[in-house]
Amino acid sequence: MDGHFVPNLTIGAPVIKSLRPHTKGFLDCHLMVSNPEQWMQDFAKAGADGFTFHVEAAKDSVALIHDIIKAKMSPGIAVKPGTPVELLFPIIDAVGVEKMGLALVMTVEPGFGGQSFMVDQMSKVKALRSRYPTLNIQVDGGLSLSTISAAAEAGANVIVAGSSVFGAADPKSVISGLREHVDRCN
Ligand SMILES: O=C(CO)[C@@H](O)[C@H](O)COP(=O)(O)O
Repeated sequence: MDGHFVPNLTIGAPVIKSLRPHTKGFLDCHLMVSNPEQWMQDFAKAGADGFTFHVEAAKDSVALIHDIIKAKMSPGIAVKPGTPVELLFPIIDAVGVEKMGLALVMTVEPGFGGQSFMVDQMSKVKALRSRYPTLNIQVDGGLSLSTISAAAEAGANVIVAGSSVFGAADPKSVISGLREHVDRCN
């Protein structure tokens, strides 16, 4: 988050660089920023595994995806709640769905954790799932044990969960519960 594309400011590539030696886990970086092209190489050098940018922010999404792949990261493309998902179709088709790491449907207005899940965004997930049976479809915002069914049944299989996990007395059981719903539907 850059305080420009969204009204909040968070971590950048130096934090990824600091984390990298401590985990083999997939560092999935979602850039809620204007001009994502400016930061792509920094994240690659820092050791990011995935680089997801917003279609609303990129100058040329297809070119950026090719550059992300060249930089040895997995490309993701995201839409805000107000953006039609159909905007993604020609981009994914031009790149080839098998080269995409994921498509991300935001289920809150990006910027802050702790907001309510927007169930109306599930029509976008369904449209993506129906067109691309093998694509990883990520959802982000308001995901919890109460909202996961709607997301998983629509076809989402990559779940970003903040408050419901970090605010839980037993985060492990929440993660397992989220995973069970996804596994059941996929
Ligand atoms: O950064 C964002 C939204 O801008 C999300 O990644 C949220 O932080 C997810 O948090 P919860 O909605 O699960 O609390």
